[in-house]
Amino acid sequence: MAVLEVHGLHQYFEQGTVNENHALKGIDLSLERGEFVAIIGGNGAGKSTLLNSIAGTLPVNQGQILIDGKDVTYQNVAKRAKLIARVFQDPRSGTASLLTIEQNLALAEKRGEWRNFWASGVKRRDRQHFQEKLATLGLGLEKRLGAEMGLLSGGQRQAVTLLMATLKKPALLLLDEHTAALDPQTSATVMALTDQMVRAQKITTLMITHNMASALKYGDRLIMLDHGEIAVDVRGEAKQNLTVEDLLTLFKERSGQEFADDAVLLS
Ligand SMILES: Nc1ncnc2c1ncn2[C@@H]1O[C@H](COP(=O)(O)OP(=O)(O)OP(=O)(O)O)[C@@H](O)[C@H]1O
Repeated sequence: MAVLEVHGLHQYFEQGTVNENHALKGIDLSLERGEFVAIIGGNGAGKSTLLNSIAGTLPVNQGQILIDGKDVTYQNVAKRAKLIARVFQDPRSGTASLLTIEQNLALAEKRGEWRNFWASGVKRRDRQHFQEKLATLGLGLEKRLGAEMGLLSGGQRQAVTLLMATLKKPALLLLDEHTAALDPQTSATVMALTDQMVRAQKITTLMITHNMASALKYGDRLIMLDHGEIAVDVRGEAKQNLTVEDLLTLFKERSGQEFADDAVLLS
């Protein structure tokens, strides 16, 4: 059974006005269990709109979204949080700055059932588990459990955010340009960590990226969005052997135009 199914998804902004924008034009998308999919596309292609629709932060105009076979189209964000974990571009948005690393991890472990956190606090057993998990990041953070999150660098924070997102395995992981705010070297480190975590736990993942190199290097499937439609969808061996030139040729064949977003091409 597919983990994520999107059927005929349309999204309009300012519908019925002169500024009407048909941002998603009947997207059909299905993700198998454990599939790691990179989504790329130029400015305004509809990447964020698609992710926001799946996460539930944007009400659906038309279409249907199913997660693990369950219709979540009209379910609110909080309800979906039991199934979906999301990592944003801004390293500050995934963690609580004034809490320590271990407190943040303890909160993540209770995703979807946070109510008893302050009553139970962080237990010794949890502490050891967190240390083991943090050690897998290779950043030495296992020795800094009591450090305030706000004191960490952007890359360290994003690595902890990823750990938090995957501590309790989500049905679906949404990565929203999660390395875009980091310097190139840190971004590469966090991307490699992402790949390691997603593969180790076989987490079904949808990753938006502006970086063509990352989209080619990571994931088992690559989807290119164009003006609210899926222009390219490659997987398996075809994806593994894909080059930038191949991708641009495919894009031109399918969309009838050259891909002209320099920010994507040069990244
Ligand atoms: N809240 C909104 N109100 C009006 N129009 C919007 C809104 N959000 C997005 N849009 C429009 O919808 C279209 C798709 O935008 P979206 O942000 O999904 O694209 P994107 O592929 O994520 O682009 P980028 O890479 O620039 O973030 C664009 O034309 C955008 O201007």
